[in-house]
Amino acid sequence: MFTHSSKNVFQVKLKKFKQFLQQMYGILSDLLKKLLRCLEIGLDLPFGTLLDQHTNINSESSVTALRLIHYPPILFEVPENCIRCGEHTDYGTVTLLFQDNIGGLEVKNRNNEWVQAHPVPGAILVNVGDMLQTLTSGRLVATPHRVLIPEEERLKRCSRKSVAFFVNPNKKVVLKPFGAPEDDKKSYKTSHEHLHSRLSSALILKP
Ligand SMILES: O=C(O)CCC(=O)C(=O)O
Ligand SMILES: [Fe+2]
Repeated sequence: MFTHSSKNVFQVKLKKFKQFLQQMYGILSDLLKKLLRCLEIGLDLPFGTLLDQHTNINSESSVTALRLIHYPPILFEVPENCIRCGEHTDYGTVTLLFQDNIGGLEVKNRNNEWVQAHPVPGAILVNVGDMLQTLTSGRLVATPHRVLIPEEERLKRCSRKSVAFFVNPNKKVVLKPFGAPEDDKKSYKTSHEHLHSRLSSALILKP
């Protein structure tokens, strides 16, 4: 996983790879700014509402991450109902996802039906995450998704690769829905608290 603070991951031998990922991270953060601006327009939010919550994207304190995901080939019989990645929603604002041509990704629509998200060459799939759902009071719904094992034997024996750019607001952003009254006394989680609690329950972090 590549983040702005992932100094320890890259040793000298991987210098070119690191440079490539840094460049990709930079291009994606520029694209993200445009996407956030489009969301502001679509949601009729004042200029900068979302952009201002993501100002740390290129700093050491950012918790946005570019993750390179590898699903190994399936070379043996697997039990029925075995899947590559179980149903979940992503935790942040949005995820920009690149997938190869193996397939298997499914998203759940509002009728609770699974729909195949076929790989489209050159396309980036955008998933809404939990925090954007909270901030927009559910106008944008976090997309449940999962990854299945292909049925076709030939595809099963191939590894699957995807790249996910998990976008999170600055750590200190309070997840108070847009338009909530100024004097609202409710206590809202910060972006950092939400991320920490989701990662802890997914057992990625120790409490
Ligand atoms: O590999 C994929 O296509 C999706 C991965 C995913 O949903 C995730 O890592 O959160
Ligand atoms: Fe996901």
